[in-house]
Amino acid sequence: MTDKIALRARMRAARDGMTRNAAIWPTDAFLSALVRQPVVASYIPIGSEADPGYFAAAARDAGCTIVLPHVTTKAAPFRFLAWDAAEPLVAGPFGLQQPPAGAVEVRPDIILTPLLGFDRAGNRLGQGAGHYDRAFAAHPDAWRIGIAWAVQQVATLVPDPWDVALHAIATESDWIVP
Ligand SMILES: Nc1nc2c(c(=O)[nH]1)N(C=O)[C@@H](CNc1ccc(C(=O)N[C@@H](CCC(=O)O)C(=O)O)cc1)CN2
Ligand SMILES: Nc1ncnc2c1ncn2[C@@H]1O[C@H](COP(=O)(O)OP(=O)(O)OP(=O)(O)O)[C@@H](O)[C@H]1O
Repeated sequence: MTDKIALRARMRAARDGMTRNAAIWPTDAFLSALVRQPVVASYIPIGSEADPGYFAAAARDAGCTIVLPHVTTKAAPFRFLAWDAAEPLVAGPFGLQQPPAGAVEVRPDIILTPLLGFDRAGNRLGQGAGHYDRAFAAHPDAWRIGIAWAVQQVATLVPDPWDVALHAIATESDWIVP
């Protein structure tokens, strides 16, 4: 646990040091999946988080429904609510931008996931609230794609019993399929 806390601090510092202008582009594997019109869960980055915006834009162009996490508190699981481009997002906790609480809840087929850290086996370090762990447990059949800067890669993360591994990780320089 202490290890995870220390690693989170180290990974936040690594991420905050990302001053280089870099973009993360959707891969052919992702673009090919869009022809089936999946519901795609994205997120609005906070601070120096890697931006999944080009993935979300490609999904929207392909006619997919985009959903975003709607968080109420650190303790409660979040809901994926439809992101209606015509409706403004509203401010949530932790500086998040999210759909209004009354937006429609939709099950995602693909979950673009923000990461603090990852390894090449698909293990993931998140904010520590268990928010995505619980989302993955609730949507076990979804395609779990982590989005991160390459500097957030670590050699090995030891998974906890509740951790669900990622299917793929996209960085500015790599598409990792464990
Ligand atoms: N952009 C984004 N959206 C997201 C997440 C995320 O990590 N990033 N989440 C992921 O679960 C969920 C929100 N849950 C969160 C839980 C805890 C903290 C948190 O403790 N933030 C710290 C530090 C933020 C940082 O610099 O990384 C804080 O507020 O002090 C943030 C989000 C759903 N939406
Ligand atoms: N499926 C679940 N149901 C309920 N609680 C869970 C579940 N998965 C994880 N948790 C709880 O969430 C807490 C945080 O877990 P962990 O430290 O692994 O967070 P993380 O994976 O780094 O972050 P996150 O999932 O928020 O991105 C743990 O206390 C754990 O008990």
